[in-house]
Amino acid sequence: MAIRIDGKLMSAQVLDDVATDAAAFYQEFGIKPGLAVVLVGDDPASQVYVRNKIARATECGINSFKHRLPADTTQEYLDRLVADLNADPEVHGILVQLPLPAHLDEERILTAIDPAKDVDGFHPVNVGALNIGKESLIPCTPQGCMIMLRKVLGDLSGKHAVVVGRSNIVGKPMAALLLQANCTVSIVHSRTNNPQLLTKQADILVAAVGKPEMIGPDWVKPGAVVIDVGINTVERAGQYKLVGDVHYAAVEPLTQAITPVPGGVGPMTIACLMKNTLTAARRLETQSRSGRQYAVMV
Ligand SMILES: Nc1nc2c(c(=O)[nH]1)N[C@@H](CN(C=O)c1ccc(C(=O)N[C@@H](CCC(=O)O)C(=O)O)cc1)CN2
Repeated sequence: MAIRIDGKLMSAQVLDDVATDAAAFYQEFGIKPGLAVVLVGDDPASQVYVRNKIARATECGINSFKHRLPADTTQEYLDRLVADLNADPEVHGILVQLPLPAHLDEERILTAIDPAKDVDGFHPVNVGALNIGKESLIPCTPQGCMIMLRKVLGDLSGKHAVVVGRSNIVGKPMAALLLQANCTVSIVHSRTNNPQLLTKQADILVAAVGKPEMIGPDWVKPGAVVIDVGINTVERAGQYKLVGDVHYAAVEPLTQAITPVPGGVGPMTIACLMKNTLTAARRLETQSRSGRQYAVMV
């Protein structure tokens, strides 16, 4: 019988550790870690995610600063807000909830965030650092997937990992992290010929395509560990429900372990955001303290 990888349970463990770290951080530096959350527009799913992020931050002892902006916010206003947050010493992490309304330039905003405060890990400096194995802030969803994989499999060395999807937010950083963990990595995407030929060889299969239940049993090697990143809303018999990119009922019996949707990768994304906020806060405060000591010396 397959192991159901419980994202709620695992995220609770990550959040417990973050709460302990946040208390130690407060003892050491005399301030709480601070997370600024920027939400532009009225997307209902984004509102839920932001509400959950702020609730988890509060539970962990992280200060949150919410900036809720109307859908017609101008690029100039958003640029100025990000510049102000970059300069604010109480803010250690900044996240701009995606997707942004179509008139706003997503790349420009993500690049405007100070890389040291980029708790989503989307800034090109952090993307580059991840790809060359240097210290960086690691995107939350792939980071959560790696925690889950290590819990189930331990050492990932030598495993054949196949990532379905090549987005900047999930597919590409996921592949980079699996490579760093010494997996043999393939990326399958919309232009891949006969994708099942590759996915059927995968010891680890990560589905991140955003297509409801696209991955059926004919895509999966028996005994594989399957991580489903997709969160898709579908209408069934007049009711809305969430499903992943994997057809859970059909694929689960084949697998060694599999994440459900909901209750799999999603909660880990938010837990890793809190973890990144602590990491950013510690780096920034340590740096500022050593800067102050240097100023006293000279
Ligand atoms: N700036 C960012 N924007 C977006 C990110 C991101 O990492 N940074 N990822 C997604 C949305 N997202 C976080 O922001 C996110 C999505 C889903 C969940 C989650 O816990 N889902 C639950 C189900 C929730 C529900 O009932 O609707 C689950 O899977 O169990 C957390 C975070 C896009 N934007």
